[in-house]
Amino acid sequence: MTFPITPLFGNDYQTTLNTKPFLRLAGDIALDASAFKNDVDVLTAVKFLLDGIARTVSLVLTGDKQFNEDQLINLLNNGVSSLFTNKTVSYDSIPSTRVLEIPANITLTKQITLQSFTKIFLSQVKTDRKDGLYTTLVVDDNERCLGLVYSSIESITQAIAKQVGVYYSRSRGEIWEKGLTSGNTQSLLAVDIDCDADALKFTVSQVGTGFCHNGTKTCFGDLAYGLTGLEHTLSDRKVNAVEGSYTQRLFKDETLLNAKIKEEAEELTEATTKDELAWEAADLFYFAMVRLVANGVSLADVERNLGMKNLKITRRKGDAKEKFLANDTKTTDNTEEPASKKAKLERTLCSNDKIYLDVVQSTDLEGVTKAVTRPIQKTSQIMNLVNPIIENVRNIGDKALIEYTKKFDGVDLKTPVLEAPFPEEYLEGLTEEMKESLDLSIENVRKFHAAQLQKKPLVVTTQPGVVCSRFPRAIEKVGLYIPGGTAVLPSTALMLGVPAQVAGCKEIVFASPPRKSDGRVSPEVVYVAMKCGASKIVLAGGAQAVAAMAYGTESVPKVDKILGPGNQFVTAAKMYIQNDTQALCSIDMPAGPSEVLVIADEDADVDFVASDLLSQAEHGVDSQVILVGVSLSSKKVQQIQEAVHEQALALPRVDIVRQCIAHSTIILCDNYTEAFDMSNKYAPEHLILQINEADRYVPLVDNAGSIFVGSYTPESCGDYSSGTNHTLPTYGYARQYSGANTATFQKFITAQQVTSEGLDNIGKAVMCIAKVEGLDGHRNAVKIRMSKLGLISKDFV
Ligand SMILES: NC(=O)c1ccc[n+]([C@@H]2O[C@H](COP(=O)([O-])OP(=O)(O)OC[C@H]3O[C@@H](n4cnc5c(N)ncnc54)[C@H](O)[C@@H]3O)[C@@H](O)[C@H]2O)c1
Ligand SMILES: N[C@H](CO)Cc1c[nH]c[nH+]1
Ligand SMILES: [Zn+2]
Repeated sequence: MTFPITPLFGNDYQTTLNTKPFLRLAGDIALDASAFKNDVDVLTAVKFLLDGIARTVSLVLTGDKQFNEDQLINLLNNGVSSLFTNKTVSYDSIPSTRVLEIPANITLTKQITLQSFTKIFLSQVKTDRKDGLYTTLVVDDNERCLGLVYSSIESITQAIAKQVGVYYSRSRGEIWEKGLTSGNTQSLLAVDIDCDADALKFTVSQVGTGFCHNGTKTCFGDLAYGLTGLEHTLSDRKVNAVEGSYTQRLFKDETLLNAKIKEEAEELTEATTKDELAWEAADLFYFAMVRLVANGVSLADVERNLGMKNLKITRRKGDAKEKFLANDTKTTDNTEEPASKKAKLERTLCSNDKIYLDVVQSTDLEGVTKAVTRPIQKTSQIMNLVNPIIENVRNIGDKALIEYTKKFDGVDLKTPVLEAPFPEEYLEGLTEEMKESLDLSIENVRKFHAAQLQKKPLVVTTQPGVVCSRFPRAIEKVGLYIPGGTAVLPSTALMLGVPAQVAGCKEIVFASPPRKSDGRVSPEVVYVAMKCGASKIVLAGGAQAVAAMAYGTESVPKVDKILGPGNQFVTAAKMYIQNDTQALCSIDMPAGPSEVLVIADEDADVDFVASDLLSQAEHGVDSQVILVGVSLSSKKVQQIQEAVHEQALALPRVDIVRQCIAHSTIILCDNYTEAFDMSNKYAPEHLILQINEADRYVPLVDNAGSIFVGSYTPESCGDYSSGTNHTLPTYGYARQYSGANTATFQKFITAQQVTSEGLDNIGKAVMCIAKVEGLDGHRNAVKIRMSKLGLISKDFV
């Protein structure tokens, strides 16, 4: 606050404001204590002025009437920023920083006029610009930067006089009143001078579409970000909310809104990791903001209130109310599972709006490029999270594994490994029907993967006397990751365990995050582990499970290859360890969030198409589903959209689906060739063909993890029971990777046998190439033999 330009108000402050409204511009106002009857009247004035008129109110204690220290403390606790005195005073309990002495050269006066105020104000500023203008930053009432302009003495004088945004246009060389032609006017709330008095800040309330001449809210684009962005969106939704949308429901249903605020507050108290805390706080802010907007309270009001609280010099003890303390004891009780936090993590912030896919024409290249871009993973950020986890597991083994399982999965384990033979009690709850279903799936997967085994070595005679062969050997020890975050996936256990067994791996280790309720993995996963001959189940998930299997710990054996899909932490850890030569461990492929591309024509059944899109959309918020339509009528597209919406609403994981569909698209093509070109470029994990004579089109597929041919082949069959493997490359890696298969669990060794005849056939070629490479040792190994055999002379060069 700059004291000399602080207008002094008496108890006639309301009249003064009405007759001299310019005083609001000061932002800082001083009250003359001697003009008030008592401290209660001062308090009334402070509250009035702080309600949108002044940013700070100070109290001048120069007259006869003084207040005692307790009264002053009360005033300082309730919005008075400073006490001004004309002599040095000190108080026992008031910090000296809040008591300021009025400089001797300052004469306080109530007779301030617009002209004198502006004059005093302008006498403060200076400029070193050649054109004599003042650089002026324009901000809104949340202090969000709207843009940069220039002011002249005259424009500032006019702005203060009219209380609107008036600036100086350098391009037109004239004074410019913001919004006179566009209608995007500004009311001026405050003018500040910066620390070295050569730049101004205009705080304004912006009317209309925004500040920038390009139609955006600011000269740096729209205010779509953060709390201010949210406030703008919600204020807009309050007026224009889509009928039946979630936001509209919240505005209308106060009971629902209040319940959500309490729910989010509780979840924030349960969050532990940085990501969870940010997520839950964002949820809470969202619902709190809906309540504010619904009641006409702005962020600026909240910030003013925060400012007031910051001025308090005596604080309340801050104890919590009894009922909340009692609640807290209940929710931290480990026996009670907090509201499914993982599922919550994936819940959309705001809507119950229509679930529908964007539609683009294949000719809209920009639209198509956007449509086929997978939701981005911030690799560097994830690596930053994952690296210390890997290092800790590597350095302190089981102890770190146990700690991370407690931290991320909420389970306190004594030992991180369950050893075979697995106790029967771990199968508790497994129904006969489930066993039969798993048995059927295991048998089909076994049949298909056993058929892939190479029965005899591959033997080829490349030249007479030169026999080359190749034969497989199982990778000795494999670590199979079974995801268990948002869904328990026994199907993944069998998709990995069965081929490992078929290939003949000597040690099969499973890893899966334990469930919170009893610290075990599901009986279905234990059953599959038994059927596949797994030796151990590591009760851990995420990067820590991958690190334990890659480097080994006291109880987890080090494996040679880690396979299996997982979330971004699992995938990042797999990428890390495969690049660490000290781990000496390979991985199968980057198998990330599930995705599907469906090609459908006008004859496709809309319900089938919608169900296939949704079956992958429900996997995770980072999944992606694409429909490529071949000559689809707009009626058909509409029917598909309706079916997606209807079916999605009936799914328990609708919140996940909603977020996945938000980055999923329908691409409309004119013919089949174009559709298959599109699909080959995308290289989907799953490709579903719901077109006439679908099997005839399979030869057109160059890139895909797995293909589902014809309208009665839902992808779910391949996910569980038909026999093909569901661990497949995502993110477009189908261009260069195959899905898991028997060979994924093997490596291939080649052998050769060369006779004297063979040496005669290829020896000279070997020597010739070795010579050009400058590798005489290589050349010599052939030369010695050939000359002993008399195939070349001793002095052969
Ligand atoms: N491509 C395929 O073949 C295929 C097959 C099946 C599943 N999937 C995909 O696998 C994924 C499974 O993911 P999921 O999350 O359900 O299970 P998950 O088992 O992969 O991950 C859960 C683990 O992540 C770790 N974790 C969670 N939050 C963390 C944090 N903030 N910091 C560090 N670690 C953290 C925890 O250790 C937890 O145990 C899905 O994206 C699904 O689509 C892909
Ligand atoms: N579709 C997943 C592979 O992307 C596998 C899966 C497991 N359970 C259900 N689906
Ligand atoms: Zn699936």
